[in-house]
This record gives sequence, C-alpha cells and structure tokens, in this order.
Amino acid sequence: MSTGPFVAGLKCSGNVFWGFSSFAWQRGTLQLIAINLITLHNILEYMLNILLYCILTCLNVFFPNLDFSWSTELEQNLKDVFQLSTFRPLQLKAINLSMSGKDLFLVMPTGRGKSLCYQLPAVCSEGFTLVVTPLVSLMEDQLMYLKSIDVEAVSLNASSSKEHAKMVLAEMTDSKAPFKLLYVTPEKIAKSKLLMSRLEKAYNAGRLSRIAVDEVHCCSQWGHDFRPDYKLLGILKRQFPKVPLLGLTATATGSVLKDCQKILCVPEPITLTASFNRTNLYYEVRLKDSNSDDSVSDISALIKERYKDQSGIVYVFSQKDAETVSADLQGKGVNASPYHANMNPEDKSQVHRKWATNKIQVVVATVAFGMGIDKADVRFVIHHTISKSIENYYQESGRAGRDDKPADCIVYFGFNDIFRISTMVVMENVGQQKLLTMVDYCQNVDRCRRSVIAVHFDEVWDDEGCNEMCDVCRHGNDYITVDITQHAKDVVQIVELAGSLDEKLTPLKVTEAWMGKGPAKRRKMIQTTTLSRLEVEAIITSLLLQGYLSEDFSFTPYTTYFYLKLGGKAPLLKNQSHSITMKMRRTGLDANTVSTTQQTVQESFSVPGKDQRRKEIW
Ligand SMILES: Nc1ncnc2c1ncn2[C@H]1C[C@H](O)[C@@H](COP(=O)(O)OP(=O)(O)OP(=O)(O)O)O1
Repeated sequence: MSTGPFVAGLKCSGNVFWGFSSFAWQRGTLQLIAINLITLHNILEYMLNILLYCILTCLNVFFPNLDFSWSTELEQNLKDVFQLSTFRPLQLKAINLSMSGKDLFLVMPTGRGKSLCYQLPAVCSEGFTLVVTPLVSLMEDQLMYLKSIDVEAVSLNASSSKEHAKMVLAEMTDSKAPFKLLYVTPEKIAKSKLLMSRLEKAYNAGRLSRIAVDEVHCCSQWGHDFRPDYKLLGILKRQFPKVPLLGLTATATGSVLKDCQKILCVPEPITLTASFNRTNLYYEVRLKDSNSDDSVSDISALIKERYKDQSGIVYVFSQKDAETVSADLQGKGVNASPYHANMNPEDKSQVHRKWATNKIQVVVATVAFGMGIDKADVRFVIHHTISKSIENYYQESGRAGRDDKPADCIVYFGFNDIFRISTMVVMENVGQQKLLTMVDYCQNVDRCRRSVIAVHFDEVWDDEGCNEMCDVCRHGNDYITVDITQHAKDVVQIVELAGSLDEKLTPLKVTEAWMGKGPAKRRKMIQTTTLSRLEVEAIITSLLLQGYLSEDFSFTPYTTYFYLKLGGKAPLLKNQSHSITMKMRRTGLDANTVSTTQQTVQESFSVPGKDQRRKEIW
C-alpha cells in the first residue's frame, strides 16, 4: 500500500509552516496531525481494499454465473475448443476468480477437472500461462491432450533438446508467439537462470498471464508427496507479484495449504475446496490373515465374478509384488499385467495403452501407476497392501468411477504390511504419523469410512449421507467393545522384558512370544494368550495406535528393521484403575473369546489361569 506522495506532501507543508513560526510545539502538533491523517488514510485505504476484495469474492463465489467481460469468450471456448457443454462444480468459480486476478488454491478430488481451471483461462487470456508440473509424463499427457484440441502448448524439462529450449525461450517474449501454455518442471524453475530471466522479460512485457502450480501439496513436507524443488517456487510470486497464481491439488489438509501459502509467498489466497465425498465409490476393508494369506485368491475370485469384464487396478507394495501378484492372477485366469517404475518406458506405455483400450483388464501396479491416469470406467481399485497415508489412499482409490457410475475401493489390511511400509517411510518427516492414520482407517470398525476420509480432509460429514456405501455402514454394529487392559499388560511385559535383556523384538516376535510360539532362545516367564492370531494382531495394532507401544527402527547398510518398544502411554498400565478398550469386528473372531458390547468389558476375553499362562519363550 503506497503512502509515499501523501507523506511527502505533509512534510513539505510542515517545512513551510516552520518557516513562518518559531514555536516548536506548533510543529509538533502539525506532525501529530499529519501522522494521524496518514494513519487514517492507511486505515481507509485498507478498509476500501478489503471491501472491494469482499465484493469481488462474493460476486465470484456466490454468483459464479454473473457476466464478466470474459464470460462470453469463456462459454464459447468451453464449447468450441474443449468440447464441453457445462462446467462441473467449482470450475466456473475458480476460473472467474483467477480471471479477475486473484491468487487461488483449488482443492478438488482427483478426476473432477482441475486442469480446465487454468487451461480455459489460458486460452482466453493474452500471453501465456506458466504451468509447473511435477512429472514429465504428466506434462506429456497434457501436451498430447491440448494438441488434440488444437491448443498450442510447449514444455521445458530436463529432456528438452537445445534447439527446442532455444525456440521456446525466444518465443516467450515474442508477442506473436502462438503458445498459450508453457509447462515446466519445478527443477527448471530452480535451476535455469535463463528461464527466470526470460520469465522476467515476459512479465515486464505483460505476457505472463497466470501461474498454475499443479499438485501444489508437493511444496509442503506435511503433504504426502513432498518434492524439494517445490520449496523454491516462492521465487515466482516474489519476482512476479502481479501475476495471479493458481495452486491445484486433490489432497491437501488446511495445515498443508497454510504451509504451501507461506512457501509460495502468496499473501492472501482464496481457497476453494470441492467436496471429497465421492458418492459413487463403495469403500471396504478386508482383513489379510497372516497365517494363510489368501488375498490373491480372494482378489482373483472378485475379479472373475463381481468384476467380470470390467476394468480395474490392483495396487501393490513393491515392484516384486507387482510381478508376483500379476503372475498369480494370470495363473488364476485373470487378464492382468504388472506396472512399476523399473520397467522400461515402452513396456510401461504399452501396458497403459492396452489397459486404456480394454485389452488388459487389470493393471497390477505400484504407485508409479498414478498421476495422469485418466480412465473413466475403472470399476474397482483394490489395494493388495494398504497405502502409506490416507491422502495416498484417497488419490489412488479415486481413480475408480471417474464416470460417476458405481465403483468399488477395497483394501486388504495385513498386520505385517504395516511394518513393511513403516520402514519404507522411515525417512519421511511425518511418515509414521500418516501411516498410522491409514492403519486407523483400516482398523476402524464403527465409524463410516467416508466420514473418516472427510474428517481427515477437514470436511464436515454426516454418516447418514453414506447410503451404505461403505462396509461399516452396510454391516452396521458388526463389532464388539472389548477390554484389553490385561492383554495390554501382557504385551507390554513381553516388550519390557526384552528391553531389560537388551533385546529388540519385531512385531512378529512379539506376536509369537505372546502366543507361546517361536524358538525357545531364552527362558523367561511371560504370560501367553489363547487368543487367535487375528485378535493378537488387532490388539498389538491397537496398542501401537493408542501409544502404549511405539516404533523402534534399526538401520543396517542393507535394510531397516522395525522393532516394537514401549510407547509413551505404557507407564499408565502400572496404575490399577487404568483401563483400555478397543472395538473389534465380530466377524472372524472366535466366539469363545469375545463378547458383545452389552457384556461387561472384563469378560470380553477369556484369560487363562496364571499357571497355564507361564511359558518359556524366545
Ligand atoms: N466440465 C466438464 N465436463 C465434463 N468433463 C470434464 C469437465 N471438466 C473436465 N472434464 C474431464 C476431462 C478429463 O477427462 C477428466 C479429468 O479432468 P482432469 O483435469 O484431468 O482432472 P484432475 O486434474 O482434477 O485430476 P487429477 O487429480 O487426477 O490430475 O474430466
């Protein structure tokens, strides 16, 4: 906000006045008045700005169909260029705000049409829009699509040839250049001074009309896909403050967006958030039994019966799993192919192409099969292994049902998978925290699954609206509340004992020790259990989620080991009055060991006599 000329004017009058009078107090009084006037002016100007801002925001947000100078052109290009008849929710609001020069964060579920929110304004504006995209493959998909609808777009990335880069850099400042969108990777912005100098020239010539930062959550370490080069993108708004910035993401919580705002140096962005509730998606969690993992048989039966001739994705944990699960499914008569980052690019695009044209029914993929996958009729997304966070799960499962027709999102939840993923995300800042929220989603038996997702994304959600489109709501009350205080004490005792012997126990060792199995390496008195393996695993998971146990990692040059140690809440168990409960699925539990919610919690599990419980293990 500029006050320069006003201040200068007053200083001048103060000097004139001083020439006529020698009374210091008169000068002081005048200065005081001047300061007050300046303050008043500042306040008024500030209030006026806020008022204008509010009016514009209200007009755009509440009356998105109001006619603006660009409205006719928008409608025309939507139909003629993009061949679309109507806008989807929030698209027009976002476009109008961006066209009116506002900085904007657009949070919209995957597949709902975020790209149009900068592509259409680009077509309707002078100059070009700079689009920052994390992946070259995403960039290429967009360029291909834009070419197919005759919108001129170019890209600059590490694999651009020298001639191409030279041509693009020259055209950036050429008013006759035809391209409307320039796609770059964040690395380019961070590393190419030449690109920055060209952008500056384009900015000064009024040719840089808009900046779009795709997958904006990559800026924040709190996001699920942090990329270091995104952290440097604040330079764009610092150098080109008058150019509106549009940050787009499918998955960002309020705190992630706040972080992105700071990193991108966007002073007051407007945030538009579309609902995360994909009403056509059915969410389900199935338990993987560690004793006899028959999840692949289960998946193949589902695909051959429920999803016969329908297109889908099976997500797996590792490249090796992609190969083996795909081979197993093929062996069971499913038309499946693997997809992972280690395949050569031709093989990857061949699998993608064949799947897109329904020549392959199922892609068994790692998360490498991700951004840019835009097939409308995906009827199922099955996770053979849980995702590393709710954000990841939402995005991966969200590839189902983009045509708004019913589709299923099923996760197979296995105890051992928790620790495989945990060691994978060990280096990530909040990796464990995020993984545990995903585990909580899977272990949950009493809350509507869509409400768990919605709450995670700060959205208010009413379970009633689920319409039984998740397993919890569909099989309501299929759970019991059990008292696990004594069990917690037993498990904590095992971990404590190992600690006192300077030994570390993996979750598997704890499970087996508690169940009285495993090699009898040390002879120590512990209390074992007669609970089933699924129950034991559920209790250990719950103790981890509730903070009675926690992770303890150990690194070797070749691998990372996950051990269990006492959590911050473990000492509470020494307190006689302290009790812990958990909710468990009724289905699959041993009828002799569990009780209904009506029974007293103490009866919930049968606890064997002390002598019976004394066993020598590990
Ligand atoms: N108004 C509209 N009407 C009909 N289809 C639309 C509309 N806007 C976009 N689409 C289509 C175009 C694409 O095929 C599909 C997904 O759009 P896209 O912009 O790729 O989604 P997105 O960017 O939100 O998803 P992702 O997060 O996966 O990148 O929706």
